[in-house]
Amino acid sequence: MPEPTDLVISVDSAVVRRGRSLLLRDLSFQVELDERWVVLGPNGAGKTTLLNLISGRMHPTSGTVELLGERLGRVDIFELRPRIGLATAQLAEQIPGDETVANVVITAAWSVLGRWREEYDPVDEQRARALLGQLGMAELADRTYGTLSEGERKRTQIARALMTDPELLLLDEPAAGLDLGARESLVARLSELAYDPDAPALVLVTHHVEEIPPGFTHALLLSDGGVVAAGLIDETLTSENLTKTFGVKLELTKNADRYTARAI
Ligand SMILES: Nc1ncnc2c1ncn2[C@@H]1O[C@H](COP(=O)(O)OP(=O)(O)OP(=O)(O)O)[C@@H](O)[C@H]1O
Repeated sequence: MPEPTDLVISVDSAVVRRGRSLLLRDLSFQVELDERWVVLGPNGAGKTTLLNLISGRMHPTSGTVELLGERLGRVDIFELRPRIGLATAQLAEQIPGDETVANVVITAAWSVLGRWREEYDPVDEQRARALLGQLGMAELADRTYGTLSEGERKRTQIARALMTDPELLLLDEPAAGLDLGARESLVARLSELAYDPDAPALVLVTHHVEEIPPGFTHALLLSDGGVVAAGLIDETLTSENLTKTFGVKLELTKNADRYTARAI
């Protein structure tokens, strides 16, 4: 068993029920500080529900969720949220198009969108620009968000999610909707993050094994609200487990730390 201090996420026997639907059934999932997890599963498997739980945006119907050592239900969620970086399409929709890229990142420090009347420290400005630089966005920091390409927007969202120096970073389908070049560029940036020992624990939800950045250490395969397999990526991400997860006979190939899958 890991030391309790190493556990960033500890979900124990979580059930999420909405009316007659069971969104998650008896799900247990633990993430340690230095781990990088990919979550895969078909549409409706419960991936978004799990992200809602582990970002503190939803409570389980039964079971427990501990985030960064704090038990959901016993902690002030507004104190916990800045410690968890989150990038989802739903949050991205709320970003004002006329806001500058630098401000989109800086405003994360206040967990607000739009700059309004807050005063920012020059240190915040420097940090936002440094994060944008790490994501290859330095030149675009003064452009308005609305003028960015989809790939550039995704990188801005990730810089924003990193602004509060979170201990945990959750990414929901960061490569969705990107063209091949933009996807590859994003995967490369996420791979750098995965290998960075100072980066937060990472949980990345995706539909495609091709989008798994090298450096990811663990995989969680979900189907119908339950865990099909979970653990070290090399042991978990197999043709057999993918076949069980997606209900289609699949063959997984790994080449130069990247994955592809096809039906057979
Ligand atoms: N409020 C709700 N009431 C009833 N059912 C719900 C509710 N919210 C979600 N569901 C159902 O729960 C299941 C899991 O949804 P969830 O969004 O977590 O899946 P997902 O794995 O993220 O899917 P996708 O890959 O399509 O985004 C789906 O079948 C969904 O229709």
